[in-house]
This record gives sequence, structure tokens and C-alpha cells, in this order.
Amino acid sequence: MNKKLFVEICKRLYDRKYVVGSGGNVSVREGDKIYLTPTGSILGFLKEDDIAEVDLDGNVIKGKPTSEKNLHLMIYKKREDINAIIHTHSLISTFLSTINKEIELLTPEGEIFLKKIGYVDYFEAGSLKLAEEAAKRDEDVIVLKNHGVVCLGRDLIDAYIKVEVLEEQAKLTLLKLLVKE
Ligand SMILES: C[C@H](O)[C@@H](O)[C@@H](O)C(=O)COP(=O)(O)O
Ligand SMILES: [Zn+2]
Repeated sequence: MNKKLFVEICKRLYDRKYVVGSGGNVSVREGDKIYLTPTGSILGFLKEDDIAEVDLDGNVIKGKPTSEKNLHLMIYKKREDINAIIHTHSLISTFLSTINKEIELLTPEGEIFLKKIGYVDYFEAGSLKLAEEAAKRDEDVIVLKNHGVVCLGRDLIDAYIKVEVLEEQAKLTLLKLLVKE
């Protein structure tokens, strides 16, 4: 597992404000292990040795994994094509969910990289219900109402691109709403 890239991606998520404070979490599946950000960690300050590890059943091997561990695990169990999951609190994407506005795919980037967006109602952060409802979705990009987003990738870069493109499409959607009104 490329821990250097894992830490770099977490830093960029924090530096580019897709998360603030200790929000957000990231995971990578490789072989019979899943590597996850530790619960309560500030993604911008993560060090390689902080990365938690669990087996495919969620049994802890190292550290204290994210409180959203079940969400990551359930998605991996369902989607053998997915090897990286990024959960952020992307501001505009999340804001639009608070006013029940779906994010429109307004440019080729949106169509090409996101294809379709799934939506999950609000369920308590870290809850099994939130994990179950998110794992029911078939899309690679999921909006968690009043909470944030989850982007799934073949690898970490693929998931990261979806986080960035999703927030760009959300900004375009908001601008379109503001201009129209
Ligand atoms: C309230 C929590 O921060 C929630 O938003 C969770 O989903 C999150 O983003 C960070 O939780 P962890 O620090 O446990 O990964
Ligand atoms: Zn969250």
C-alpha cells in the first residue's frame, strides 16, 4: 500500500477544504487488508504510521479506525471493483443536500467522471443505518443528506478526482440556481 500517496491525498483534501477540523475519512483496500484514517484524526496532519488497519471482516489489526468503518467495509463487500473510498464534507455539495437540491452534471467533466449521483437520507454519523443505506446505492458518488459525500474509486486517485469534480458540479449547480433566481 502506497502510504505516501495516502497521506498526500488526505493532506490535499484538508488543504483544499473538502474537510475541516477532524472531519472526513479515507480508506484503501489492498489484498486482505483495509487501510483507514484513524477516528478523530485531522486529515491534514496525518502521518504514515497513523494509518489504521483492519481485515476484510473489520477486525482491527492496527490503530483506531474511523467511526465510519462499517460504511467503508459494507461498500467494499458489495463492490469488488472498488479499492478506495473517500468521505468528505464538501461544502457546496453538502449545502445543496440541506435544501434538497440535486447536483446537476452540467459539464463534460461531470458526465465523464461522475456519471450518476446517489442520494441517502440523513442518518446519524457513524451509525450502522447510515452504512447500510450508503452501501445500498449502486453509484460511485453518493451524497449523504446534511452530512457530506462518499466517492468510490478503482484506486485512490480515481476516488479523489470524483471528490473534486463533484464539488465543481455542485458549485455550478448553485451558480445556476442563483442566476435563475
Ligand atoms: C461527526 C463525524 O465527524 C462524522 O462527520 C464522520 O462521518 C466524519 O466525517 C469523521 O469521523 P472519523 O474521525 O471517525 O473518521
Ligand atoms: Zn462525516
